[in-house]
Amino acid sequence: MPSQTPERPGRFRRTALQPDEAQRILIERMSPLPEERVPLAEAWGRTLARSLTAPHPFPPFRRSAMDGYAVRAEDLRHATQEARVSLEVVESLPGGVAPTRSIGPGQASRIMTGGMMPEGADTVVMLEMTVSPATEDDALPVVTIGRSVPIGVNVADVGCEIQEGAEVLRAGQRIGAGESAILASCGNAEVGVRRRPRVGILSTGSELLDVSEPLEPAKIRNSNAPMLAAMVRESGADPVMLGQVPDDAPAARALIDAGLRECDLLLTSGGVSVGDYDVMVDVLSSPDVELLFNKIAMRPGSPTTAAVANGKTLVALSGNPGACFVGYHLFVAPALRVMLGQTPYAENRSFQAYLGAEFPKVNAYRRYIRAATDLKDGTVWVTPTGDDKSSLMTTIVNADCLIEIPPLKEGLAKGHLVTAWRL
Ligand SMILES: Nc1nc2c(c(=O)[nH]1)N[C@H]1C(S)=C(S)[C@@H](COP(=O)(O)OP(=O)(O)OC[C@H]3O[C@@H](n4cnc5c(N)ncnc54)[C@H](O)[C@@H]3O)O[C@H]1N2
Ligand code: MOO
Ligand SMILES: [Mg+2]
Repeated sequence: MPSQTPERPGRFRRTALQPDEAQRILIERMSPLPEERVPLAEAWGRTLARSLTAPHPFPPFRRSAMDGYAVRAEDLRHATQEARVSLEVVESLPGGVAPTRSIGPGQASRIMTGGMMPEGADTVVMLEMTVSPATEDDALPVVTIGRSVPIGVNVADVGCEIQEGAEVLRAGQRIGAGESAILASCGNAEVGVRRRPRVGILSTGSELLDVSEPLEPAKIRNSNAPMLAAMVRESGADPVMLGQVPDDAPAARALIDAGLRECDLLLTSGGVSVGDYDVMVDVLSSPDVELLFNKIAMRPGSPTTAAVANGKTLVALSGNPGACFVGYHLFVAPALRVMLGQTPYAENRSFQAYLGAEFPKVNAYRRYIRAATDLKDGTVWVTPTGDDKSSLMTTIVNADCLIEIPPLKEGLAKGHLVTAWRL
């Protein structure tokens, strides 16, 4: 057991920071990890290390948007059902075949969707618009058309989607479906991405059993470690499971030192409050540890602590599952975004919504309530997923946002406009 010195500064005497101030202090310590190259097929979910400038226009050639005939609109200007116009078909242009003939007056080329437009043609008439609906294997030397068409229809010009030199993707963008398509079109068989942060997860608590162990009196299974690992993955980082230590400062310190060597960021849970066996308080009061903060004017997660040791950052989250969850989203998620070369907060991360249920508690602290978002009749509602007690984990399950409730002297009625943070 650690030596019990409850009068030690740091256990009781703490200066509470506002959440945004603590976020700022932590974020200032973070910097983007180096770039590495990965095959495009493995780049999903990774973060682009540099912006992508289009090396060529897209589409790179003028192409047809329909199966039909490439024509000169001028030739069809006076065409009607009564005065049909027949054009000589000079060649057939499936996708992938470059034209060899240019289109002169009275001529057309049969062309398929994605086919390269021949010189001289400015418009594509769909197969269905020709008089005798041609079949795919039709190779008529003549096509007859009974209507005029506006110039340029069904033709995609060079660069109409992407101009050469345009910035198409920004550094820090997470690679999803659209990003993958653009990277491929621009010839990136390999992509420069930020190295995935290795995030150590260490649980403290003599009451903790491993998930595989049967229950014993006074013990519970470690649920914070798997919960943190899930959130770390959601953040685009790799969890490194460091196991659990009993409430013993030297044992915790040894595992923390090993974790700091191996990882880019270390997360611990438990032992940060004022209890006799709150081991992280003892570990972090060591003279070689630089404390960034150890109290935040918020609920849950008020004892959330951050420090720098051995040149690496450590966030000591509360042991209470609800507080651990909120502490992760408020402090760890933005820090990991910075390590991935992203802005600390996603655009549109906070939004205004109507409170879906009365919130009767008066509170001296800023609260972050686990809640679920609903769209009803064109308005956005956020409803607490249950009791916001920090010891609860069941209210994490359906939470997709945190409602921020500033310190208030009175509770809030249902329908009150509140700020919420997307998770
Ligand atoms: N006298 C006071 N007591 C407490 C205060 C206070 O200001 N004065 N703060 C309370 C608040 S608020 C919180 S939050 C908790 C913080 O507790 P710790 O971070 O020190 O965490 P522990 O004491 O280790 O554990 C708290 C609770 O969480 C359970 N736990 C811990 N680790 C895990 C885990 N890995 N998986 C699941 N559950 C875990 C643990 O068994 C305890 O029940 O302190 C209040 N006390
Ligand atoms: O501040 Mo403690 O974090 O939940 O309730
Ligand atoms: Mg405690």
